[in-house]
Amino acid sequence: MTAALSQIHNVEAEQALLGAIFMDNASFGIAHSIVRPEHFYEPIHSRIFEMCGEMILEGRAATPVTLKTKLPADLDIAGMTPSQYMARLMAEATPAITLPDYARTVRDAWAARCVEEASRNVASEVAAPGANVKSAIASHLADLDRIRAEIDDRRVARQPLATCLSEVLLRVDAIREGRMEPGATTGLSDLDRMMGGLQPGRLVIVAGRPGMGKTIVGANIARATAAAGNGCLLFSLEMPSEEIGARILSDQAFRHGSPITSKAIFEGHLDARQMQDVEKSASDLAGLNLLIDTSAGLSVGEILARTRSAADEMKARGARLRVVVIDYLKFVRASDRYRGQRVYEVGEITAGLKALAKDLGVCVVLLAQLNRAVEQRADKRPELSDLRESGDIEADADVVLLLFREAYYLKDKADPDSMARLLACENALEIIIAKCRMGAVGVVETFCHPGASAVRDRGTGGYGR
Ligand SMILES: Nc1ncnc2c1ncn2[C@@H]1O[C@H](COP(=O)(O)OP(=O)(O)OP(=O)(O)O)[C@@H](O)[C@H]1O
Repeated sequence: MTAALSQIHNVEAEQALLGAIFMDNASFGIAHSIVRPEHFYEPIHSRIFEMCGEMILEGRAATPVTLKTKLPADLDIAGMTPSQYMARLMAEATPAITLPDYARTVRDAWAARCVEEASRNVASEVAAPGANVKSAIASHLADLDRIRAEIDDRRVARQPLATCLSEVLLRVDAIREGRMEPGATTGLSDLDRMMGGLQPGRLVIVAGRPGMGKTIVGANIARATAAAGNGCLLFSLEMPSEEIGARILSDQAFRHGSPITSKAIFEGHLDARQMQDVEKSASDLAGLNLLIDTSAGLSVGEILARTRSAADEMKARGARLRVVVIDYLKFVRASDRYRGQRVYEVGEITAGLKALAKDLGVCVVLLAQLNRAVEQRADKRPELSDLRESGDIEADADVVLLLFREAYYLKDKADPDSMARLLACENALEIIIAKCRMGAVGVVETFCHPGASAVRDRGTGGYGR
């Protein structure tokens, strides 16, 4: 991105930043974590910053004296030789304590120039005859998002072990004193205990065969975590809002012995008592910080932009976005980079969502479909290797949950043994924790009523009721 015509710049901040680096070469690392050579408006400043980096990396001092031989002696910089110009920068330098501010000023001016250029480009693109306005907007949003990502301060990745450990202890204190939650709840206490809840920065995959209950589990997590006070954003990329809304309502209204199906709600087949229950559930849900986005075919960049805006919207209301549920992987649009090469496309999507989780400090719950391999085995319980399309899903995920309902394979069988078995297990849903970076692998047995879209701890339901 270049911005040759732009007048947005702050040459004084560029000079002050370089002067501060000359004064104290040790501060270069801080400057470098914020600003890059191409962020400078003046080409000579960009070159001086680059040379400082090269010298310091070689373990040599970067000063006007050591750098002057690297620039043509007859170069004219505002009427001065390179040597005179750099000496002036150093003489007028201010304390290193203000260096991060100068660095951010330089970088933000660069970002403003980029925004200006991108906006100019999109304006002329949409004005052209036959323009594809929708695609121009999408690519403009992606451009803006890339610029925004650049101006997020890159975290210092290298630190002494002692600093790292003191951060761990601060976290322990905060959790013990109730100032920090260890992870947002999934609504299922056994699952929370085993995987430590929905931790910020994590990518959690919920995978299963078609119709196994991925949407049921995803919508349950969204409702339950929001009910516990966590901000949640649910991307329903496949299902329209009336349908996902009906599922969340039937889940909220669920009572053992008198479930109301999401189908009955969707089709309006409710008696007076059910209508009362549904209205009460709707009013209970109304105050939750749960946003539902039903746009189709979103890219990772668009999901990122919408998640940021949802986080800002919640922040303005005094809430914090903690969980993002995406239903489901197949409907996330990949870039054109690997067009048609699904393995790479999936890798790009899962890596992008993992980065989103880390950057925004949220837990991303991504629903995904399992391939048919599981159907060929005698034991139909899924395994990690059944994850469709790519090993990258497994590699990028912090947690992989695989869904298994035995009833799924029994419902079409007519022999007495299968029918008896179906009766015994019709509400059993196994959540197999197949991978868990910071917790235990194993199986969590839950109660599931697919018609009412409800999942509960097994202890609060019991099978077959
Ligand atoms: N009224 C109902 N009574 C009984 N079962 C129902 C009812 N409504 C839905 N179901 C069952 O619930 C399951 C739907 O679950 P869900 O939509 O969560 O599956 P999924 O894994 O997300 O599927 P897909 O991959 O096809 O989107 C299906 O097996 C369906 O048969």
